[in-house]
Amino acid sequence: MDLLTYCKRLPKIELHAHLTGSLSDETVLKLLNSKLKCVHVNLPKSAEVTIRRGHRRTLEECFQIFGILHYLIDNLETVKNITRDVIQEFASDNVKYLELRTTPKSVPNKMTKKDYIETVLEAILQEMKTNCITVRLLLSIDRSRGIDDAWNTLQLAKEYKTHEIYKNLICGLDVSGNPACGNLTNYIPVLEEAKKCGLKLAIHLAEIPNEAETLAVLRTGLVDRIGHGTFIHPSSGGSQELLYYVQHYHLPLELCLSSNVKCGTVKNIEDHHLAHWRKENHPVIICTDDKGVFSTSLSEEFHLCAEAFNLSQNELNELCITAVEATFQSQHEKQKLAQLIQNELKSCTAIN
Ligand SMILES: CNc1ncnc2c1ncn2[C@@H]1O[C@H](COP(=O)(O)O)[C@@H](O)[C@H]1O
Repeated sequence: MDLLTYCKRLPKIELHAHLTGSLSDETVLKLLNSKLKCVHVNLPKSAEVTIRRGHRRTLEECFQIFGILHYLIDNLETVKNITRDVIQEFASDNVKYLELRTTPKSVPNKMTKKDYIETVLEAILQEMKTNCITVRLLLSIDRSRGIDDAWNTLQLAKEYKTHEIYKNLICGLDVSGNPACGNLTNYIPVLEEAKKCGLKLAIHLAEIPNEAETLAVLRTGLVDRIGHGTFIHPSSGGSQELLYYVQHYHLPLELCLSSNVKCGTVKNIEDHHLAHWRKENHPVIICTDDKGVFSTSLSEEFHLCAEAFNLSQNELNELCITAVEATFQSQHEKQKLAQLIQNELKSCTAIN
């Protein structure tokens, strides 16, 4: 069996996937076509949304693309369809457990943030019935939207965490958005409150160099998982002090190789900070970030990683197993998931 086929067969866990950034070209084309049917639509440079494979763009350009995609997702029917498409695509890529994240959005006269969240949750429930996948949701705080919006997102997360129908689905908060905007230290009170309410925290840290901010957030001890963490390790532009906190709190890193290389925050796959963390024997999880925007899949990310760092099949299996512990689930759920992953890995290795 060739390496890519093996990576496809692996029972995978995806812990860092932004809903809007995960839309496949097919889904974006469907959205464009339905927009074009409407009269008086002033479409943004639509062709730029469907992305040529391998294309690199800066982080700023990525955020422009999210703006265009958000413009296309302006009603509940679309929210439902894109969520269903994305889950189905992860399931066909043999992802067994998926933590999706999304920023609650409203469109005047069309949807409130609550409508948006409920529609995403409904789609998750539906897709879990028909696919062999467990899906959980993190609500995203967008650091470019300001502190009031963050409090509002926390309020919504609290509400849906204890909701009669959806209570097991929302497991935490993500903090993301353009890393050049705002200062995460202003969000610490929101994060403290979130933890008090039992919400887990996955936070984008050091996606671009920012030692003061990263240190201030790490020192709070509130973080459960780090997104990217590109400029944390001393060998990739971070510092000993940052490394100390990440190791001290044993914080798993969600690593997104294509995303970092395509955005130019990491030069080449071979230079990715994954290598430094592996040397430290520190938990890392391979993730896609925005599989649509970066034209990738979780299998392809495993493959890239295996080729660049010369990983054996055993080491790839190990990556799947490590991810279980980093999921935002109860110990009991983690045990069940670990069992499932182990069983699937056995049959995967047997075929080989
Ligand atoms: C490339 N690296 C990244 N760094 C930081 N935030 C990112 C991101 N990729 C995506 N997002 C965040 O996710 C939103 C899109 O999904 P949702 O509309 O929430 O589903 C973006 O607007 C941004 O806030």
